[in-house]
Amino acid sequence: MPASPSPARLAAVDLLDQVVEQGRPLSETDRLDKLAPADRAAAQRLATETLRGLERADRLLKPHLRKRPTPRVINILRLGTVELCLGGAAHGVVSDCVDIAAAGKHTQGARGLVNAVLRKIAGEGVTAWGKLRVPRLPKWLREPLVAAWGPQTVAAMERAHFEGAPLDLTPKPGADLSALNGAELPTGSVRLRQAGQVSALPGFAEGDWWVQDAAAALPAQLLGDVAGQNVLDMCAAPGGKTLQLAAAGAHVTALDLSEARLARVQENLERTGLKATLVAGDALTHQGQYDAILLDAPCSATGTIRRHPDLPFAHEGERIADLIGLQAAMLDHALTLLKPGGRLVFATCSLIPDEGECHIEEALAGHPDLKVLRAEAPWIEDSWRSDEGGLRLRPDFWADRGGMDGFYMALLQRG
Ligand SMILES: C[S@@+](CC[C@H](N)C(=O)[O-])C[C@H]1O[C@@H](n2cnc3c(N)ncnc32)[C@H](O)[C@@H]1O
Repeated sequence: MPASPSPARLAAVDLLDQVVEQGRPLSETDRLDKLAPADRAAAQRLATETLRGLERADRLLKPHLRKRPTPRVINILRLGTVELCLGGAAHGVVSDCVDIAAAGKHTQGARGLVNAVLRKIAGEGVTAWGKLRVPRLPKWLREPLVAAWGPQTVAAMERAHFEGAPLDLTPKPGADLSALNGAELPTGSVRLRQAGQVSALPGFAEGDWWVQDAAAALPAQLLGDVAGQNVLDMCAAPGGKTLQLAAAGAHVTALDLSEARLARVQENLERTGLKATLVAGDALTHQGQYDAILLDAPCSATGTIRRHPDLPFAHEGERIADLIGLQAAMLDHALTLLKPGGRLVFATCSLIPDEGECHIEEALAGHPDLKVLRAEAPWIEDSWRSDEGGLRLRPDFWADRGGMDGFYMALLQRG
C-alpha cells in the first residue's frame, strides 16, 4: 500500500491542475477549505511558488521527458522541481511526489517516471535553475506592457513578479505591532518577510491590523483628513480601504455588488472593532451625496501578479475591454455623487494605462469643472508622478525593500 502524501503537497497539485489546466484562478477554489490552517497556508505557498517558477521548471524538465506525460503528472513534476530548486529536502520532496502519483488511478503508472526525473533534477537541476532566465509574462499581457512601459521596465516588473511579495499589514491606529518584528515602511505599513499562517500572527485575533499591500494602502491616504466626513467606498469588498477610512474617523458607506464579498467586510469590521454602513448594490445606480469618494474599481488586477501568479494562466485578458468600459462608467457616475468641492480618489490595481492614466485624461476632457489635485505626502517619490497628475506605482519600485503591488491612483476634485 502506498504511503499517504502530505495533504499540503497533494492540495497544491490539485490547485495547479485547476489553474493551469482549467484556467480557474486560485481565489475561486474551495479545495483548501477542509485543510488545517497550517496545511492550507503551505498548499497555497507551494502552488504559488510553482506557478512563479513554472517556466523554469518546464525548461529543466523538458530534456528528461521523451514523451509528454499527462497534465496531472506534469504538474506533480513541476511542483517537485520547483520545491527542490528552492532548497526543499530531496528525500522528502521526491518520495512525497511519488506518493501523489501512486495515489491517483490515472497516475499510478507514472510513479517510476516521477521518481527517476525528480532524482535527476535533485542532482543536476538545482544548479541549472539559477542560470535560467527570469520567467516572462504571457504574450497577451507582455505585448501591451512593453508598448506602454518599454522592454527594460517590463523585465524589471518580471523580476519583481518572480521575487514574490512579502506580507504587508496596515496597523489600526494606536496598535503596538512590535511583537511581529516587521519593518515599518515610510507609508506606515508594516512588512513581514516570512509570515506563514496569517491568523496565527500576534494581534490578528485582537484586530490590531489587517493584511493590505503597502501600495493598496495609499489610495485611502490620498483622501487626506476624512474625520467626521461622509465617505463612500464605492467598491469596498473585502474592505481594506473601508477599514482605513473608518479608522481615520470617517462615516463610511461601504458599497459592493457582491453580498458574499460584503460578508468579508463585515468579518473584518467585527475583528477590528471598526464601524461602517454596508450596502449591497450597484455602483452604477447608487444614489447619495458625499464629501469624499473612494473608487477602487474592478480591474484586470495585473498589478498583483507578485501575490497572484495564477492570474496570467487563469485568463488571457478577454475581460479587460469590458472592465475598462465599466471603470469609465463608474467614474462618471461617482462624479455625480460628489458634493461641490468634494474629493474623489480613483484607483485600480492594474499595470495597464487604459485602466488608469487614460481614464483621468478622458474624465478631465469630459468634465470642465474637474481637476486633478497634486497628491502631497512625505513618502511620495517623484518617480511615482505621472503626466496627468496621478501616481503610477509599479511592482519594480522599492526593489531593495521587497517591492510593492502595481497600482494607479489619482486625487480629483469637483469645482
Ligand atoms: C478591486 S475590488 C475592491 C477592493 C477593496 N476596495 C479593498 O480595498 O478591499 C473591486 C470590487 O468591486 C466590486 N464590484 C464589481 N462591480 C461592481 C458594481 N457594479 N458595483 C459595486 N461593486 C462592484 C467587486 O465585487 C469587488 O469587490
